[in-house]
Amino acid sequence: MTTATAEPAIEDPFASLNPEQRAAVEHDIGSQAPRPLLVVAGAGSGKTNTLAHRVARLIGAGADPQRILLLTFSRRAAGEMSQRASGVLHRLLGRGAAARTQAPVSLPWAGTFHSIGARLLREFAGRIGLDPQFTIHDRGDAEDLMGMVRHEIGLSRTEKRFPMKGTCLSIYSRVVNSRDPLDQVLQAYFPWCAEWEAQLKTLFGAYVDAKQEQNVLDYDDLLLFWAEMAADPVLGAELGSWFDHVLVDEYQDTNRLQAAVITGMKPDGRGVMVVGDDAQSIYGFRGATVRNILDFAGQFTQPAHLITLERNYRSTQPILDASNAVIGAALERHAKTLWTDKVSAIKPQLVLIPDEAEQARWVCSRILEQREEGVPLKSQAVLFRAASHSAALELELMRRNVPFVKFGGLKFLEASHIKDLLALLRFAQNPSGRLAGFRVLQLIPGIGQATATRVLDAVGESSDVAATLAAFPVPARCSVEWQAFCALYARLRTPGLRWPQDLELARDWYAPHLERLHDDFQVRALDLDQLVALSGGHANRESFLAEITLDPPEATSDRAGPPLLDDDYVILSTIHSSKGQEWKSVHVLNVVDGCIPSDMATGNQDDIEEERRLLYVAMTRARENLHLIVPNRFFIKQQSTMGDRHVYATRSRFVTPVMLKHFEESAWLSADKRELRTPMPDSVRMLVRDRARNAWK
Ligand SMILES: Nc1ncnc2c1ncn2[C@@H]1O[C@H](COP(=O)(O)OP(=O)(O)OP(=O)(O)O)[C@@H](O)[C@H]1O
Repeated sequence: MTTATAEPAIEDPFASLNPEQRAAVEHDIGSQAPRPLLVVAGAGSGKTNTLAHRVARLIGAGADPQRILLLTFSRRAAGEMSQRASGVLHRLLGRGAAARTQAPVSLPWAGTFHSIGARLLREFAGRIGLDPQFTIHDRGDAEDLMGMVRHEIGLSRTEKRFPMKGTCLSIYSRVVNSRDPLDQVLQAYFPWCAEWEAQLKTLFGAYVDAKQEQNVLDYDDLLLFWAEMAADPVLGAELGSWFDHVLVDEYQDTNRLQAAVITGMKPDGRGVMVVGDDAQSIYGFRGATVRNILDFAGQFTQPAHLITLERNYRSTQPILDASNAVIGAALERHAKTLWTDKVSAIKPQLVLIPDEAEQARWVCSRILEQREEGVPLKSQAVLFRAASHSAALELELMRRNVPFVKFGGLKFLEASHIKDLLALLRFAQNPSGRLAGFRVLQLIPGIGQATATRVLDAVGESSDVAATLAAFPVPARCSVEWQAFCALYARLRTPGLRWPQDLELARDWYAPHLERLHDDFQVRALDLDQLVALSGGHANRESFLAEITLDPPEATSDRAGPPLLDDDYVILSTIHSSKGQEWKSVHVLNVVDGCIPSDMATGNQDDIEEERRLLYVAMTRARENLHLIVPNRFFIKQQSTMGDRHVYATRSRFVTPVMLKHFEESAWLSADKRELRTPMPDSVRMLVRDRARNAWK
């Protein structure tokens, strides 16, 4: 490394790291065969920061960025990691002041497991019998295809109701990702479906056939095929030889298949580093297993080195005390106790409030008060267990004109107009994809399921799809629309079309349909604009379709659009989507039994433990102020015959009486009038508890 004389003095970007972080960053630097490394660390202990420094250190020591595989949980995390590593690297190279203006280091192999898997599969497609033009089904598409197959093989007409398509896909996915046999998965997680084991096997076989015929892969296939390649002695070794370093963030949320990908590519663990926190493992419901962390040390042909980070840099000591108490009651975990030197006299608040409407008003008022005290809206977040829990608060924020952005709610790709447009592009990309074709064809007025099926059958047998479509005898009443569609389709299939022209053509064709189908077409048109804006970042249609399916934008514009015009807005987020982030002030809604733990998740002990970790994740997002809100009356949406109703709620079981000393409790009868705040005498507390219990008798 050389420094020109005119450049500022080299600053040591690693000076701020603590000894354990530094040990992780320096681990086997300069060695030809770096041993596998596991960094286990508590919330806010700088895992992600350490990983970014490690990447910079490796590159600074001569590693080729093209040969670094960096696997993160989301695309956003991959981008942030590249940014952070660049900053460190520029400082390392003595360009401290200019670091912010320097282009980030390009890490071409930084991304999610799924997106990297998709890229590798396209590279290797020819050798593993895949057509490289494959399209990727998101969860919704996969569910629909499962539904179609379920219907085709007669399972939708069974006398006793066969599991719904969504359940079938969940079972299938769990089997694939956990690598456990079907009967075990059924017994453990779907006991009410166990009687259908034989039929499910048939269904899953037919589903796999359908995917193959239509040249589509679902999310699980991206991992499954990658793991299969990695397990092959020849392909696995070849894949492994592409990368000198394999770094994985958030390892606690990986599943067995993902672990198999790593061990297949790097059986001796050379150059492998993973970071994670077993206490933050919150994706068990998707088949992630905390065993990956617990078993990491013995997974390779040489033992892994372990470094533990316990110093927390994020939260004040009272917030940590409360969080440690909550996670301390967990049944099984890596023993570690977080500490910090951030003293504070402010304990986390436990706020009792009459109902959800008051909760919304109260939170909104506190957010505004804090803003008056100088805390920008962006430094404040409201977290909740399920996306629907923020409905009352969203209304209140709108009423008071407080801008917000919501993460983890209705996903962009779930909106029907986005699905329509993407289906059109997918059908142009891969005419064998029946699901996309089925959706698009029915956009044309006069074409229903029967005609669409016949068209797709004809397409399936044709070598010139555009010509087949043009010649297809559709009912006379739709011939004008049909011709317009065929002309569009032919253009979309024309070689040499310059992306994103395809998307613009598709949008123009779709515009009148959007207007015909939706009253709020103007709002929805904004989403389509957003889609066009996103398209610019991609080289071609294929990469756009793959990426958008794998890592969709978080929110639709009717929610996220207007607030984004403001430069300050509150963050509303599900706890799952808050992973890896931090805010100065955090409000957690509905800290009551039935929400945390969710009443959907009280089936078995593992589920309950995962809910406990969720609360821990939520609490450890806060830097200075943490509020857990406990509404006394809570509205639940029932699937049962009782219908939706209000219930009396009790404080979440994860905040036990012995933990109350870590909180400051307060009760509010009304959100707005400060004088109505009461310090809550014990007698009242007893009353409230009794009432809550009686409601369940
Ligand atoms: N050595 C350090 N000195 C000062 N601040 C640090 C240090 N290491 C990390 N931090 C800060 O601590 C905070 C948490 O870091 P980071 O996000 O990397 O933690 P994490 O372990 O990935 O957290 P979590 O798992 O809870 O999401 C960040 O604000 C980061 O800048």
